Amino acid sequence: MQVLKFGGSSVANEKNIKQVSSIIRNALSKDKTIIVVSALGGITDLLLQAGSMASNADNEYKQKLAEIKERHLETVRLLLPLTHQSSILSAVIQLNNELEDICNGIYLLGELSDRIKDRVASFGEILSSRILSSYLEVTGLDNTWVDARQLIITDSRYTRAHVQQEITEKYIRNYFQSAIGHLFILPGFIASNEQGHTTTLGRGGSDYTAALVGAATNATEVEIWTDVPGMMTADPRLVPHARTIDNISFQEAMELSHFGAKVIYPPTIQPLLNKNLSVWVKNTFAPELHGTLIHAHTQSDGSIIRGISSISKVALCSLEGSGMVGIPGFSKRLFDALARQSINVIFITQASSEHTICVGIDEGAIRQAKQVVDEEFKNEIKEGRVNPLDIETGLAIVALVGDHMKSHTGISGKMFGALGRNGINVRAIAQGSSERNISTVINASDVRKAINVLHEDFFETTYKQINLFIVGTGNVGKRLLHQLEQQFQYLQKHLRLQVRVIGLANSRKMVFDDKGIRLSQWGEALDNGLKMNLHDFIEEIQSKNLRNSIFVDVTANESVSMCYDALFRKSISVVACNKIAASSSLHNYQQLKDLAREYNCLFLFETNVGAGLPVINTLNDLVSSGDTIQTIEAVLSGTLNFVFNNYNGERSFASVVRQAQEEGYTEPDPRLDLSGKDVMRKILILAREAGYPLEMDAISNNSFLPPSCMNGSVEDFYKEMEKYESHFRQLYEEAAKDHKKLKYVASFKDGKAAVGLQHIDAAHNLYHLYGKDNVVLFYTTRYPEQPLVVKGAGAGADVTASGVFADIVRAARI
Ligand SMILES: NC(=O)C1=CN([C@@H]2O[C@H](COP(=O)(O)OP(=O)(O)OC[C@H]3O[C@@H](n4cnc5c(N)ncnc54)[C@H](OP(=O)(O)O)[C@@H]3O)[C@@H](O)[C@H]2O)C=CC1
Ligand SMILES: N[C@@H](CC=O)C(=O)O
Repeated sequence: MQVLKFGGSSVANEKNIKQVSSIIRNALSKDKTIIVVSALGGITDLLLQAGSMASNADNEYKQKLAEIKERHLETVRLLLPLTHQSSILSAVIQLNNELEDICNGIYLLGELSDRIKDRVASFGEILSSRILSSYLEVTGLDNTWVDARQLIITDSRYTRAHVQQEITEKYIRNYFQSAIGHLFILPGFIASNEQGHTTTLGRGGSDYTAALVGAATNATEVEIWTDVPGMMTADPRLVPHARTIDNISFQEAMELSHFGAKVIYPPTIQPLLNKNLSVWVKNTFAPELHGTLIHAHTQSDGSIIRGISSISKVALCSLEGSGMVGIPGFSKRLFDALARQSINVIFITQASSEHTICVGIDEGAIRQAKQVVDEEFKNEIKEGRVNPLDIETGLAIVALVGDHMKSHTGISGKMFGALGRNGINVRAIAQGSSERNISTVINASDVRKAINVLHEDFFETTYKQINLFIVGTGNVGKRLLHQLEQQFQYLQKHLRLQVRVIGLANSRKMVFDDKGIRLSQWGEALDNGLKMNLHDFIEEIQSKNLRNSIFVDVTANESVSMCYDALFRKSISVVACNKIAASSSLHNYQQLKDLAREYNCLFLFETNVGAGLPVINTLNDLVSSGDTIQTIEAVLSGTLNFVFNNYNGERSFASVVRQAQEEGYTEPDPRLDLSGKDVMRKILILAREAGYPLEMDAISNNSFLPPSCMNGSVEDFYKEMEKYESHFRQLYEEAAKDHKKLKYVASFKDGKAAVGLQHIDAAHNLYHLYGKDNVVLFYTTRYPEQPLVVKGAGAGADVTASGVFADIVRAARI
């Protein structure tokens, strides 16, 4: 014997019923079969609405009844050939007439008791099962329609009746032992009490019917056919990559069902568990898929966590006070008070200090909870020994579920680490001693992010999704976007990172795309975007609240750099080639670093010094391994090195500078390079990273640029430099006559930094430095005489973009 149950969506219309019939035909070829069927999708709600309208003297109930009748008549007309419709049509009409009589009675009395509610609701399953039975009959599958009310006996708790197990089991067993035939059709959900009145088993009760029948007949197979592929690792509406769970234990299934994954009605499990029977959850619309097998014993498939689930609209109620410590009975009184109002407690936690008891309840019950608890403890509240009940709303519970958690250390650490890295504040925690479930209460607005982050950490062997927000599409930004596009597959395949650009902006426009901006067409997307507003851009990043978000600053703009702190406070890492923040006041620099640390994210700015060269990382490695930076000697300006390597008086100094700008080495405002300001920023950043609390105004700058060149616009600057050609030529010739080169050198020694133009002879470490290269010599406790040297291209859009790229990957892998 096998039992197959079909849910409301599986029999919602004629097309679906045909699909169901083909599954039944296939099952029948294997064994005797009992089919349990729910009402046509949506009908139970319509029935209850009609009943409630009638009781409120709302004439619209007739409309609802007409709708119910028409749905069933239409289904019959579409399913069956005209020649075979008459008997089932008259049965449907008769049942609808009966329903109408009951509703008319409700209307007249103006009253709808739970008993009558059950009677009204029962029509859904009766109608659907009768239609299915007729259709199967007509298509050659002889079957017997069985009234479940004759077999399933309950108490009289209408709308959620409790099954009398022994007698029910006996009735079912006896009936099917003696029944002739191979195929039986039963309405799910409905039962009767000892007086023969119709009762129902609660919403989702058709699963329960199937379990009762399966257990009583010792069925070889119980199958729940539904509209999802099985139990999923997470709600697929929240986690697009959620996957079907192949195997799950009853206990795990119960935990997941309780916490939101309503694929199977929790009471279903008990009868099956008692008989050690398994149940399949299968998809009616894709029967070839494996589905989920729920069985009595845990079977390890290597995964420790079986699923992640959530409950929304949770309120946290805290009862707190010194008067509670060490006094027995407080929790009992709290729970009794809530129970008196039938308030379901879904979460409990109490710290060992016994100072607070915290319970999670449905948000809809907060008013009653407040009233009843404050009343219960009114004396203690009056005496100041207990505070009035504190209630917080806007919360949700997210839970990890898995039988195997108990034999593994580090699961909660991993869970809280993942939540913390993404700025998700955990308000309360509960873990039962069975260690099958770790539940956290978090803000409702963080649920999507939390479930995705946890899913990624615990299930996705495929990849981690990284969400980038990039500001700046100039020289460096363009190259970065190109590199990201080029490396997309590589990152996914080799680093398991799916890096998407969700937000992009320049000074004029901004655009967002939650699915990721198509990088081959980012220019077009940006052109069609909104007018750029930095405040809105940052707010949008925050409100999107996406996991693994990284902000990338590829501008040279101060306002952009001033947004970092707001992003850190949301645990969003910042990658910047913009040097303004790291070279701003020491206070701001330190505060940003502290914030990033506090909020578990990263502030990365490797490209601030030496573009794509590993200068800051090398320095950090030295420092963190216990070395001390004693002296730094460096050429840190790609632009100035390029200019002095290429200027020999044959063409004007200004034209060489212009070439540096055209080749993408200069700052957007090249005066920052020529004045030495850019080099000052860089040596300042190195000194700070080495642990010295330096300020910009403590750095001496021996600038060679005539002060008037700094006035006006960038074009004025070029014109002004032409006027000083003889000055630049003289600088060159003075060095050249002694066979020396001009190098703009930055140094840091004894806690002091200086930058300026120097004559460098051939024996000097800095002499052989060509093109736009940079070099940094670190003299440290471990490298006292022969410095640790980092050397290579120190400017250029491509190398800088690759340095930014490397920082993005670093931030993505935390
Ligand atoms: N070039 C190099 O070798 C290196 C550069 N860097 C740093 O890289 C950064 C970028 O340099 P580069 O690409 O050459 O500069 P660009 O001037 O070419 O590009 C700057 C980008 O920033 C945008 N922008 C400016 N202000 C704002 C704002 N308020 N809001 C939004 N976007 C803004 C600009 O927008 P729009 O397009 O609308 O003008 C532009 O897209 C600089 O900080 C530089 O110091 C670091 C190391 C090496
Ligand atoms: N303008 C800078 C670029 C890198 O920071 C330079 O010339 O070095």
